Amino acid sequence: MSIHEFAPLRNDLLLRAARGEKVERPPMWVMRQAGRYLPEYNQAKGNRDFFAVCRDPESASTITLQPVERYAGLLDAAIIFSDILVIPQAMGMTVEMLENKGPHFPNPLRDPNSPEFEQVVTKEVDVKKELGYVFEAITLTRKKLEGRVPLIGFVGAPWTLMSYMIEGGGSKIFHFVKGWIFKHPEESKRLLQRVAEICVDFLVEQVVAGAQFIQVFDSWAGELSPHDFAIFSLPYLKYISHNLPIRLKALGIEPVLMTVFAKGAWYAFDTLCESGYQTVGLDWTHDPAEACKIANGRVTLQGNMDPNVLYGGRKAITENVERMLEGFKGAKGRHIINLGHGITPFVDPEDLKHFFEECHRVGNTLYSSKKIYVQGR
Ligand SMILES: Cc1c2[nH]c(c1CCC(=O)O)Cc1[nH]c(c(CCC(=O)O)c1C)Cc1[nH]c(c(CCC(=O)O)c1C)Cc1[nH]c(c(C)c1CCC(=O)O)C2
Repeated sequence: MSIHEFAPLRNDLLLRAARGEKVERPPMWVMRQAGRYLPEYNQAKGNRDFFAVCRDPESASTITLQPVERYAGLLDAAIIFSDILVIPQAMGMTVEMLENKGPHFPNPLRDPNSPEFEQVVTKEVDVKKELGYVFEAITLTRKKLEGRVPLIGFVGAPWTLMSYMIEGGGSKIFHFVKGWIFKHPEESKRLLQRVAEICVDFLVEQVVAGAQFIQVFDSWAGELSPHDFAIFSLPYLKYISHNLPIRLKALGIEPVLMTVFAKGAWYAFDTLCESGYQTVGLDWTHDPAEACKIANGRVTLQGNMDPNVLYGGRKAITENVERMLEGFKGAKGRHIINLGHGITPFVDPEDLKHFFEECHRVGNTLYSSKKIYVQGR
């Protein structure tokens, strides 16, 4: 519920599956579904800077809707077109998106005793002022969606954002951020806590603006050992899941359904089932049947086909869809179909369509047969 008047939701499969209610077939969406594999995305973006497009609510809403329109009747959710790195920007850091190279911070945080660090960690961040364009894009997208499917909002998890802020971009060895957590654990925690607070502020306003479901992306969780994940990631994921509903309640808004996607942190899966999120996202290194056993009905599972199967042709896609959905039977209807990570730029949009169609075909068959016991209310 938000303060805006929007058309009633006509497809609530995603929300029902996340709540563990009865569904006719598993809902689906894919991470990065609005992106470079779509020719219409490249056209809408043109040669503009990536973040300039994010800051333009009209363009961001158009791009968000592109996959919903192309795959009408197949996709069960939209995810707002934006980026996890808008939080470091709101904290005063410069972030550029280099063509075909990814994000780049010209002045990453390297020294916890520097005035630059102090400035970032103590800056008062008014999310309405700094990130108002995201909220405008969400409200505009909800209007344009006219209730076709729910709209997902998101943030980057504190650990993943801290990694970017310190590394200054993508990394293979995580030299600097690992240096921080082992040399400067207290300063690291101070930064993580500050980022977590801003994540909550940001998510509150996304829900007020009209986001109906939230995902927290901890894309670099798998870089941590189980021991370090428990110290430098989990407490901040829990801070978000604990505080967001409290803050929404204070505003008279119902709690929002939340997913945590901690890529690579399969070792923490059991713990994540108890971390206050209704849905846990799985990457493709999880065996679905095994994950169902561990989750044991505590949460809804989201995932998890290897996105690169989409490069393997139609036959491989069909086989993998069948195997994935067969594997998730043990979720008893508490499953949202997704890829195990974001879709990549060279995927043929028609192959993704085949993936969706096969998910419908297999999902409908499995859920209508007696093979799946769907939890109902
Ligand atoms: C780590 C991360 C980022 N951004 C995001 C994550 C978490 C998900 C994940 O682990 O993949 C999240 C994200 N980024 C984007 C979205 C939009 C919504 C959607 O999923 O469709 C979402 C949810 C758009 C984007 N974010 C980016 C693009 C491509 C940039 C372009 O168009 O030039 C898009 C469509 C750029 C981006 N943004 C980021 C990277 C590493 C890159 C470069 C890698 C790449 O090029 O794919 C940071």
